[in-house]
Amino acid sequence: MRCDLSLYLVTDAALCAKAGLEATVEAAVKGGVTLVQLRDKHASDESMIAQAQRLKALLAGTGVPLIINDRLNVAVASQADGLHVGQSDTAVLEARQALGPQAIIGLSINTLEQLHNAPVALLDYVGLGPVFATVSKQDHAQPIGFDGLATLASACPLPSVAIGGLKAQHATQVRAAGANGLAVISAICGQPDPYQAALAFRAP
Ligand SMILES: Cc1ncc(COP(=O)(O)OP(=O)(O)O)c(N)n1
Ligand SMILES: Cc1nc(C(=O)O)sc1CCOP(=O)(O)O
Ligand SMILES: [Mg+2]
Repeated sequence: MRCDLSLYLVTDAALCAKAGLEATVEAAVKGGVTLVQLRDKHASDESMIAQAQRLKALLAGTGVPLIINDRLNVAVASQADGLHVGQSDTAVLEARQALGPQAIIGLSINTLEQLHNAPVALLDYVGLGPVFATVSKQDHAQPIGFDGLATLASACPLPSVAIGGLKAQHATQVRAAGANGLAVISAICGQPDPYQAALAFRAP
């Protein structure tokens, strides 16, 4: 596997505003986060590129890759390690052609039909969800629950990460459903102690 999906932190600038995005990411990585996605629906491209470059510098030497949400131009300009796209975002083929064979590219999946239509040869992982309803994504799809997660994970030829409303107490059930890891925003971003919040996801 090209990346470790065990504990995937997706950032939220507003939730991290008090402690600071970099301080939150640094603490969370010390606590066990294995992959970081920079997600900001409101920032300009320029400010997101600058933020990505700061995070890249912070993550250098940790072995934790930096993935960019949605914006292929930001991933290219910041020389990030990869891109995560949804069903309505930049096509995976365009992303792969622009970023090259070494880039980590992920795609969101909510249904078996989306999974069957996914260009698996061009992808490194899929995000399966939302498992539960969440306020962190306004327009999220129908929650799939643990049963839906197990159905998708067992049909999935790629490594997968579960997302949506997940907390540390769900880690065992997520792994039992067959996903390789958990992706979270609010369970780490905006928590009083992001280091402890990440530590809580550790497998027993
Ligand atoms: C790991 C992971 N999985 C799913 C998503 C959701 O992507 P998308 O459907 O494009 O929604 P937005 O995040 O762009 O609102 C994700 N970001 N990360
Ligand atoms: C960014 C995102 N994508 C989802 C999907 O189902 O594709 S759910 C989600 C938000 C996850 O945030 P939290 O951990 O706070 O619930
Ligand atoms: Mg998207």
